[in-house]
Amino acid sequence: MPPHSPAPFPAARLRRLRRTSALRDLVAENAVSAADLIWPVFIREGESVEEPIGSMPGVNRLSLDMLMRRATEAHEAGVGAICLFPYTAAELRTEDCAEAWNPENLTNRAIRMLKAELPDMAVMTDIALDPYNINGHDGFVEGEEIVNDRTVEALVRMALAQCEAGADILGPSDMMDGRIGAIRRSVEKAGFQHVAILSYAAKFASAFYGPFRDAVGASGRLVGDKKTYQVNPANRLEALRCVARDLDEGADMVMVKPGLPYLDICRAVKDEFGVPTFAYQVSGEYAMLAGAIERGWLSEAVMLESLLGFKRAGCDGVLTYFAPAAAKALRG
Ligand SMILES: NCC(=O)CCC(=O)O
Repeated sequence: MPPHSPAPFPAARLRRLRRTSALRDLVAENAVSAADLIWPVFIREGESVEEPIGSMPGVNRLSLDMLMRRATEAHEAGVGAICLFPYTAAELRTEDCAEAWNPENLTNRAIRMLKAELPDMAVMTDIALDPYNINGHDGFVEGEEIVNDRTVEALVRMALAQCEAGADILGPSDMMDGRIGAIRRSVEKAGFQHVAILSYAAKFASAFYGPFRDAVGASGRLVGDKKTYQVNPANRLEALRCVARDLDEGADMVMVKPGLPYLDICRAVKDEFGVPTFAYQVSGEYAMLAGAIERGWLSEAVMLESLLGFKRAGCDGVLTYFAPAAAKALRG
């Protein structure tokens, strides 16, 4: 709907409704709430460990006991969902990526602990082979190629192990073709009809993922780049085709990733499909804002302002490393 054009001055004075905070709140078109946020968390082995990540000020790799403590605090502050990313030990990164579907891997143990102790918090997982792959790719590598169909079979095994552990939301982030359909069929057949899929549908081949690769220990390992499977940042229509395809194959929700440089895609997805739409405010976006806040170059207000931008662009929710801090700021 186009905005109504205002009457000529002085009949219309747009500042009237900006005069007090009560008036401004009354006519606010969008709002961020803690319940809109999914908190991505890096987990690692050990006890009582909170290991800082240099390129992400304020973000730590957490051992599972610390994960429980921090997740409980975040949940108490109103964050409704958490998404797990493992830092896998070097000896468990192999060419066959078998650790990815080990029922006892770090992620699956974390899911069980979270669901036992914080049953009301939704637990989301990541489905891709990169944390377990010797070469940092999301799929199996044969010669120069990241092979599709054999990778999809492995992703299905990974998804089933996560369902067994109690995951609420599966997050296929690999960008292989046909993975949503394959995962949906297998998960249904195995009796996990209730498990939702939040597809990383429009995932762009972005340089904004740099700090994440430090966080999961993949930076030095990645051989080449991910341009043969992630979307070219130049392409809007291709991103919409990816979303349409994933919805047809059984995704319940879709994601645009990265977030801030791709708000046009968020808006297009919401307008075109009207489905639950999420954006991932990725590690590089976080690093820019958190780094500038840390140095005093920007005020902390940019955190909520950036999240509000996603809501204005049509997103229902946001994956953000700011989730616990934002939830606390929203409480005032
Ligand atoms: N599959 C998860 C990611 O690639 C995360 C990106 C980021 O935060 O940079």
